[in-house]
Amino acid sequence: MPEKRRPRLTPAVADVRRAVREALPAAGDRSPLALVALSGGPDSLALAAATAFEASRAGWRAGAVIVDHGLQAGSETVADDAADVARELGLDPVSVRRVSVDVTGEGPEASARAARYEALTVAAREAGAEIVLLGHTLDDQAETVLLGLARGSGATSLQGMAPVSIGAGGVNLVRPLLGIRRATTHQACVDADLEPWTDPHNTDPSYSRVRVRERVLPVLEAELGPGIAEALARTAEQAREDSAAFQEQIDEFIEEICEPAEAGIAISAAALAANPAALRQRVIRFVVQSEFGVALSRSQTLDVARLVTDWRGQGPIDLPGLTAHRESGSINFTATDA
Ligand SMILES: Nc1ncnc2c1ncn2[C@@H]1O[C@H](COP(=O)(O)OP(=O)(O)OP(=O)(O)O)[C@@H](O)[C@H]1O
Repeated sequence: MPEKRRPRLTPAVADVRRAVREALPAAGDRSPLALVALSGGPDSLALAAATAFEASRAGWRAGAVIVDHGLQAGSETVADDAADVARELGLDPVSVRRVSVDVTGEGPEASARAARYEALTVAAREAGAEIVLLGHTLDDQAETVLLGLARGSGATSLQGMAPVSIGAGGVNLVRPLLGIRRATTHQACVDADLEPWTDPHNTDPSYSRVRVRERVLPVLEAELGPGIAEALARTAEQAREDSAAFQEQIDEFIEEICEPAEAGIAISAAALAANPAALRQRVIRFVVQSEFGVALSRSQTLDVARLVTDWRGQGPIDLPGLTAHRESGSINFTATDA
């Protein structure tokens, strides 16, 4: 039986523990299972230590899952070492998932991420875990917002990462550390005598995220004053709140203006025309996403919106897996294989 570690209660350790405590919903008398997604790096290691401490107090059982992407020399040892530390922290069950990453057109980073989330949600389902805890910090959030801004990808990417999202199979992906600076997780590891693994990718300037972290954010801080990372993270939170309120209105509006049509759905063109462009576009995107599982690009959305705002008798618009066409006062979306 491995000996359990007992860290000193320093301010950094207390901050990380508080964040975990606030993120764990009341368990009642069910004793549900939470799994920490552990890379062995400082953020998820601090998270693992805090979760090991807080889970039982909140009535949760806590385990860990480590994904070995097999992409770097020695990744097997890194994963096994992280699993050993997780067991020493008292986490149980602890499993290592070895995955093979098929690099797709989106590049190695995105392919590794997709394989990782797949492995994490499968591990959670197999273990009967309700939630997977991820170690993204406030700094990760600030970088995500800046990267989204630079891509020009609009309000959705300004929201950054959600504190809670639903992964495949209904597993809750929870990010308790979005309000915690990376310096705090690093300090919490030092205070707890934990030696995190240093991912060489985290300093490789060929990654745009690393350049934002090491070159862009420091310049912004120097020129605009400290607190930039916090401001960016606050922007994300604000955008998320605004979007949730807007979405409630959209849901009600969609109930009123949509009706089932053959092999698809129809939206009243007059109702869309009577509303502002932003609402119109969001309804179109949302209906197509929820009905057909297709995420329309901005230009595809604008093409469809022109069936409302610039109607000149044009023909159907081909979209991935569906078509949009105007027919007797409605915009009809029809599955192409129907
Ligand atoms: N190989 C992995 N196995 C399990 N979970 C992982 C793995 N890699 C990343 N994660 C999870 O995703 C989170 C974000 O990972 P990412 O690599 O983007 O950030 P990071 O800031 O380097 O985190 P860390 O310091 O924990 O490595 C991690 O904190 C962890 O919870």
